[in-house]
Amino acid sequence: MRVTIAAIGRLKRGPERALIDDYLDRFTKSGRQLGLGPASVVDMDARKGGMAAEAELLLAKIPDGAVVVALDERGKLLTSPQFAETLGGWRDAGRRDCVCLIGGADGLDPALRDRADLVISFGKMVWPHMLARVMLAEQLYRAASILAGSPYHRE
Ligand SMILES: C[S@@+](CC[C@H](N)C(=O)[O-])C[C@H]1O[C@@H](n2cnc3c(N)ncnc32)[C@H](O)[C@@H]1O
Repeated sequence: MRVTIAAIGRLKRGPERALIDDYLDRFTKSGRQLGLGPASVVDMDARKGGMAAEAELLLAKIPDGAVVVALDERGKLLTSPQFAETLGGWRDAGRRDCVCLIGGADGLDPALRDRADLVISFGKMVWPHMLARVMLAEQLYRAASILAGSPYHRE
């Protein structure tokens, strides 16, 4: 199952991007034997029209039949093993694509949250989009490690 992080806001070269690239690379490598990956990021410029205009850009990145995960502080709090199990379940159900949506300064349009198969929260605090991306990339790698039974994740 391919995983795409679709995010509003361009991320220039820097420490956050280096971390994201590293975690997604690790996810892609560990995911190979698990039927997960590759993982990639598509980012796009914020739109003057705000959330609704940005929703159009994000919707265009969702292939037919893809699982949609929205990141939002009002979403569901999952443990890392629960996230891993959820990804594994979609893979086992034969889903070919998973697209994870990260909003811009105004957040994600409510229509996208409604469209999502799962809305995930990284806590009630609001994080800047670049940190939300880093956390998601790390959790994807952690999920692959959990599914592979590797010792990266310890409880
Ligand atoms: C700067 S935040 C959006 C701002 C916020 N919704 C608001 O209205 O002020 C940018 C994006 O990062 C992600 N994000 C930020 N905090 C998050 C959290 N606690 N859990 C999950 N995603 C988060 C969401 O995708 C959000 O749309």
